[in-house]
Amino acid sequence: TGSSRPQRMLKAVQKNATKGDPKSVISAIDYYCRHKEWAMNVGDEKGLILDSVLTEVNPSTALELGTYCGYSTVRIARLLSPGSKLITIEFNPAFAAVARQIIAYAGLQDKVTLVEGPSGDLIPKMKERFGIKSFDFVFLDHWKDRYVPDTKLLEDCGLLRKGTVLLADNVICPGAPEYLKYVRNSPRYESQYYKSNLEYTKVEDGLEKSVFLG
Ligand SMILES: O=C(NCCO)c1cc(-c2ccc(F)cc2)cc(O)c1O
Ligand SMILES: [Mg+2]
Repeated sequence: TGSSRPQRMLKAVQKNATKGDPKSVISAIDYYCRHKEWAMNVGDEKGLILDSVLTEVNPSTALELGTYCGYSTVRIARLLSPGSKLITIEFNPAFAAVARQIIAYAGLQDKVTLVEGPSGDLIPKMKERFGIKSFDFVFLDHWKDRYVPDTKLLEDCGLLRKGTVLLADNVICPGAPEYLKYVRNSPRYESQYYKSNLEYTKVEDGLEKSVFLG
């Protein structure tokens, strides 16, 4: 049978990017997805917002929910200070297999731990498996109906601390209405909406930044 969209994206990276150069990997994916074949990466427009929030937080430990092909994983890991770590969780093995190769092509494998499996099962194991005390930054970009249960799980597992920043993709498209209600109505979060567009399109989408108040 033929190749998959993630496999074609990986080929585009291997053909057009420079090994060990994260910026060229990001550009190669954005070019491919804008001009050849759309894919659900956070993209270049929302990616600039992700970069700015990340630079502001400068996390020592970061968590990504929803790796897909590793585009945002590379965007985040390239900006981490030496010694800082990113853990990224992906449920889909085919996505994870491509992501590992794209992260390695960017030369960022030493900063990233990709864990395959359901986030709901893996989050409670973070402390014991990876010696995580708490996360400084969490990027939510997985199944939109998992944003609320997994946020509650992170709270209950003591993985958030006063000041932890949550940044959620797709709060408008495909949408995460329950999540917006949850963080905007909770006294335990201070939230802010960053209006943007769905990756590689003119459709509205945005990122919601929520600071955990403890
Ligand atoms: O489902 C998503 N992510 C989790 C998958 O592992 C996702 C979907 C879309 C999207 C898809 C189809 C459409 F028509 C519009 C948006 C966009 C995204 O940024 C996403 O993260
Ligand atoms: Mg997304």
